[in-house]
Amino acid sequence: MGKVKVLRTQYNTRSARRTIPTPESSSQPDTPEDASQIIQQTVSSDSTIPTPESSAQVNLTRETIQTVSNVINTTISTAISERICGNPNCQTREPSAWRRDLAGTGWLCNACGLFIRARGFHRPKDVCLASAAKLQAMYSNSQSIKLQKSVKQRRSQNNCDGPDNDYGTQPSTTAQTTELSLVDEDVMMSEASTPEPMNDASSIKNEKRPWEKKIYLNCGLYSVDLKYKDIPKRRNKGKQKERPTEIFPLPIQYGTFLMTEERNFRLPWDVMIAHKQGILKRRPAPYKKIPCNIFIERRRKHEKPVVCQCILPSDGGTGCTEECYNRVMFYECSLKDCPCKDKCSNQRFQKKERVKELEVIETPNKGFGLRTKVPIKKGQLIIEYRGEVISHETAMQRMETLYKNRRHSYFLDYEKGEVLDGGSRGTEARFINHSCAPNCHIEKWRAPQGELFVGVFASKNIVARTELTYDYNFSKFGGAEEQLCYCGTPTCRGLMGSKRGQKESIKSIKKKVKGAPAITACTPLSPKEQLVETSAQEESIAGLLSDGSLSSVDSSLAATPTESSPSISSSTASNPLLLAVDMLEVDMLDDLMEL
Ligand SMILES: C[S@@+](CC[C@H](N)C(=O)[O-])C[C@H]1O[C@@H](n2cnc3c(N)ncnc32)[C@H](O)[C@@H]1O
Repeated sequence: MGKVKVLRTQYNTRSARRTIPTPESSSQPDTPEDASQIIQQTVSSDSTIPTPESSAQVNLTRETIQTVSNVINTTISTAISERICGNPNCQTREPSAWRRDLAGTGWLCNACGLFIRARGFHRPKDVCLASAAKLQAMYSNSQSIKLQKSVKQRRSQNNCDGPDNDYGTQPSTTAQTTELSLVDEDVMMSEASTPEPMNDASSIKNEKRPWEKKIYLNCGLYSVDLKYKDIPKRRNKGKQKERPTEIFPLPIQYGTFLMTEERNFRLPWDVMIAHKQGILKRRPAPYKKIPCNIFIERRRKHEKPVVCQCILPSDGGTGCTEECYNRVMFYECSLKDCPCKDKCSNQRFQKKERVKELEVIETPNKGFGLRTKVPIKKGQLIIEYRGEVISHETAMQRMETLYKNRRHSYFLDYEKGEVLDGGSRGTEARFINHSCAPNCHIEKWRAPQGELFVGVFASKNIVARTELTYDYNFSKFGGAEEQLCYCGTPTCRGLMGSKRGQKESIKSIKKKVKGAPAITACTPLSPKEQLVETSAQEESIAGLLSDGSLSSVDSSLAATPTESSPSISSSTASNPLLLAVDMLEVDMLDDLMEL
């Protein structure tokens, strides 16, 4: 159908047009046979009126018609037979449309025709191949229909044969152009169904197709799961290929994804068994280890060191022993100025002479605890208790905000009005639990520059793998909540806040605990205090169960006022430096709270 229309265009361009029936005057030939028939009829109709005057003219007309007929027949046969593009680089047989070459005798495909008119030379081979491959790819799936539609639309709007018209394509009438464009479309449709054979198509096969949607990454490069999560699956693609997920380590945001996305999982066998047997190790909440105390609200003291009068031993032994004036005063000798120099034995905190073989363990009722892996001798410095030095007011604030939901308290009395807070920064000493019959005690030694060292010392010889404990001797701030003691020793006082020798009825304990914020600070007893054993204390524990529960407390526990025991006064009086470990008066603290 389309090719016959091409013929009609050829009629219009011939000189013999007037002798050939036009579509207006006669029926339009649909096939080459029809065209021949029309010509024969014309010839025969002319021959029905032979006159002697016009016989020569008739012969001439017949000859002309015969020639025209031959030309038309040739044209028809050429059009029907397979025409090849005159460009040696192209040689296509089924282009979108045919164009005359520059000489007007041969034929070129539409693209080559436009190209040669624009540039004056033949379309190169690689350009021909590329366009052929592109065409084949474009029309090789359903998307081609959309493209064809858009091409049709564009052409009907512009009424032109392509963008190259600016380069001076063959000028034609509107009718011709319309016809050509129609031809063009029809042939394009036929091209869509039977694509042009390609020689080098495979090389362009992997070229990106224009309709393929670009995938934008909404997360890290290697987060495959996340990347493809929101992209809908393609239809009619059969089984989806498995995507690689473990080529690279997963990005950090993958953790968030796992947390938000609930998935079933199985614990490894060994972990499961350990969990069932209750031997699964937990880890304590993180804290920062610090090399010295941190002063939050004031500057560190820088006083002039007090020098002892010891003499450097000539036999090579250690200096500053029991007789050292500084030692007696719980005062460490200066590293620079001590007369015993490097033989001085009164610089344990400064030289960090402590037990290093310690480990954090988990206890049944007390949370984590600390134990030694090696035997420790009596009087040995085990570890320094470090933390942030803060005022009581700040401690109060922290208890209400920072440590509001914490079960454990890490405050330890530092100096009057100040607390050592090991909650977020400190040493392993923060894990040492309370016991009513402890194996350690706290000592406060003054550094040569004036600040305090708070150390845990062995009260007796300690065997390896023993939990380290000291008596907290909690002071309560403003009627603070007291904690039940689970030390499990026969001499347990029931509550961690009960001072040595104190007797409190369970009723009074409950009354105090009610509604009060949990503000407690550990005020350790001096070594001397810890040696004092009162008979009243032994009586008070008689009613307590060995596991520390208070269910069967003896009613003989009489309520006593919370005040410092006489033993403390005596100890502080005997050693002025022990004022540092003196207890905070409850009344004074109550006043403080009101402020
Ligand atoms: C300095 S922390 C000791 C370390 C703590 N167990 C932990 O897990 O981090 C003090 C806290 O331990 C707990 N604790 C210590 N000794 C205890 C005892 N004998 N009975 C019950 N709880 C105890 C209390 O909660 C107390 O506030």
